[in-house]
Amino acid sequence: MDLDNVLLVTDSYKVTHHLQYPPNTSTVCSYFESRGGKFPETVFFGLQYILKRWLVGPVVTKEKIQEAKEIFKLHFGQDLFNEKGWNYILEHHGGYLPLRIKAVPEGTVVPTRNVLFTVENTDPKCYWLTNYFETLLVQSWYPMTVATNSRYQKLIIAKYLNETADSLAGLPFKLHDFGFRGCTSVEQAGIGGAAHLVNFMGTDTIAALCVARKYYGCEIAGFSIPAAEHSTITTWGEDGEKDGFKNMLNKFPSGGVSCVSDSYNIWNACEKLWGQELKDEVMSRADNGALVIRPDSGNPKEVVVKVLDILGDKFGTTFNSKGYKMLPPYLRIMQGDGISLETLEAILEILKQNKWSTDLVTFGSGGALLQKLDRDTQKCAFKCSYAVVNGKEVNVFKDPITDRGKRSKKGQLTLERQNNGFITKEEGTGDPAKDVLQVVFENGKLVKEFSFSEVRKNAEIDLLKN
Ligand SMILES: O=C1OCCC/C1=C\Nc1ccccc1
Repeated sequence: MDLDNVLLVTDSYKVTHHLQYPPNTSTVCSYFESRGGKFPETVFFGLQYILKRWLVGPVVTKEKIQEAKEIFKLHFGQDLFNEKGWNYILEHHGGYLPLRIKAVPEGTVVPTRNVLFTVENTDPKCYWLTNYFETLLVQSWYPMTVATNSRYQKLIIAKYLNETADSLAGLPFKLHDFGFRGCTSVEQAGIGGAAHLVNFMGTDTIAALCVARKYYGCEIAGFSIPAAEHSTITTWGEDGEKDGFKNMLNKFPSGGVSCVSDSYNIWNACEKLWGQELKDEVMSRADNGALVIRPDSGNPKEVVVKVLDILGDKFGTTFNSKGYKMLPPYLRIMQGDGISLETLEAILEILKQNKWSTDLVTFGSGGALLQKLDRDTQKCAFKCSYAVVNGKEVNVFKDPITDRGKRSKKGQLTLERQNNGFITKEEGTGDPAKDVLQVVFENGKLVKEFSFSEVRKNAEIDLLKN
């Protein structure tokens, strides 16, 4: 089975839906929203990847129709596949999908329960096509939710930098992506890693660089520095940890270099190795790029403060313009264990209470950043809101008595700005001239594309406001 046949990228029940709409249905218009959940706002990101990866171009071919026909015959044990419908697309549209997708610009931050994109068929014969791609389009929940969760961590770090650091200049590098290995696939890591890079510039998830390059025209979306892992230290033997550390300083004499230091005893590593035996080599880095000491175990709240206390005692401290302690420019620490939205604030707060500047610490996050999320985190959903049946407009909706929170929006929708927020206008009451939703996809062509720098600009946090 070819996982590149877009006719197969859907749920089985949708294969039979062309038979289920009312006779003479000519238009089906659906929309995507976050019904809300963990975060009051959602960073819209990732639809462009899905469109370019799966829907743009002459994606319907004779071969794909044939393959789908065979598979669905086997899958259902009967002929249910809409062969005529797909052949119609091939013959009348050259294999380009007769759909129109309007979306809010990528990177825009929108309060939940607002329309984020709409999908409608552009050929009345293809009423059944609109919802065929719900399955694929709703997968945009993932990049959106990663970008949102990442953003809320940026807001927290910005607050503490504002309070305890001379400037916010270090903010873009304060949360580093360690999440590649914790993802379920290289594709997911690329998508989620790119979503994190909407807000930050530090990553070890190389797949994210590839997605940003290929789908958002970004030459290099993220950066990293030479760093040790336990094996490159422990292979020197417990008695050789100092030699392993010394080797890191010698092999990477300028620019940042990170050294995981908890293989045996982080306190001894900071006090005796970095703070005494290698002290001169560390100090000789001066302004040439910092040694980043990385603890990787223990309770982060205790470990971060104690590591800073030991290093402060050994290398001295100064006070910055906000009255918080700083280490010399050649020393920083990275806390890449146990970091999530939930733990970050507590760590920053205890740093502050101990009068340490947030400037000194960079955080790494893995599973919590790219994996510990699901579609329910922001309750992302796709529903039909409008149809034309027998030439009559129908404002379509659901409103289950068993869950009023699942009520869907009605009619033709527009997203409009109001004060400094947004409002979704329903039932065609909106003014198309004010619609923030723009046509991004039409009849198989990507008609509006966003560069990664535009996406980042749209998602920028207002450093003064927060
Ligand atoms: O220590 C570091 O300093 C900054 C550069 C990255 C880095 C560590 N990377 C990493 C990646 C995946 C899992 C664990 C760590």
